[in-house]
Amino acid sequence: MNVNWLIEQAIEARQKAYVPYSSFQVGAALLTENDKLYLGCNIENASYGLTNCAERTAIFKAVSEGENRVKAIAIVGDTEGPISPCGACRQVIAEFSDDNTKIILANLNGDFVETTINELLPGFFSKKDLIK
Ligand SMILES: O=c1ccn([C@H]2C[C@H](O)[C@@H](CO)O2)c(=O)[nH]1
Ligand SMILES: [Zn+2]
Repeated sequence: MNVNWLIEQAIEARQKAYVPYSSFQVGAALLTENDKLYLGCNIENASYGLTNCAERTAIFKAVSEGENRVKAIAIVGDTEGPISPCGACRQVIAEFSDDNTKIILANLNGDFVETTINELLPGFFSKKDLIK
């Protein structure tokens, strides 16, 4: 898996962002365990709270096609440092990730970090917490 290639895919996906309210475009590119690629952008709404972030768009596209294990996901925005995903997205990423999932946070200046879900959301709620 080539990190720079996945970031490039996320930058392409970002062009599709629907952002009439914030004008802040975000793109995501996700590679599944079967090496299928899914792209996502943020999609805003006049009812602001209904906005769907780019990374959740990509994940929901993959899951809706039967691909629910993430090998790697790159997220890109025009931020000073690498973008920082919101709490809701961290929890959604957690659902479909494992310790080996590469989470790549990037910006348009070539800065990026590779991290894990445990770093992004320590102690996240998961399936195992539902077992009685
Ligand atoms: O990781 C992030 C951070 C923000 N946004 C979107 C949500 C909203 O449309 C805009 C401003 O918060 O950026 C994402 O899509 N992903
Ligand atoms: Zn989010």
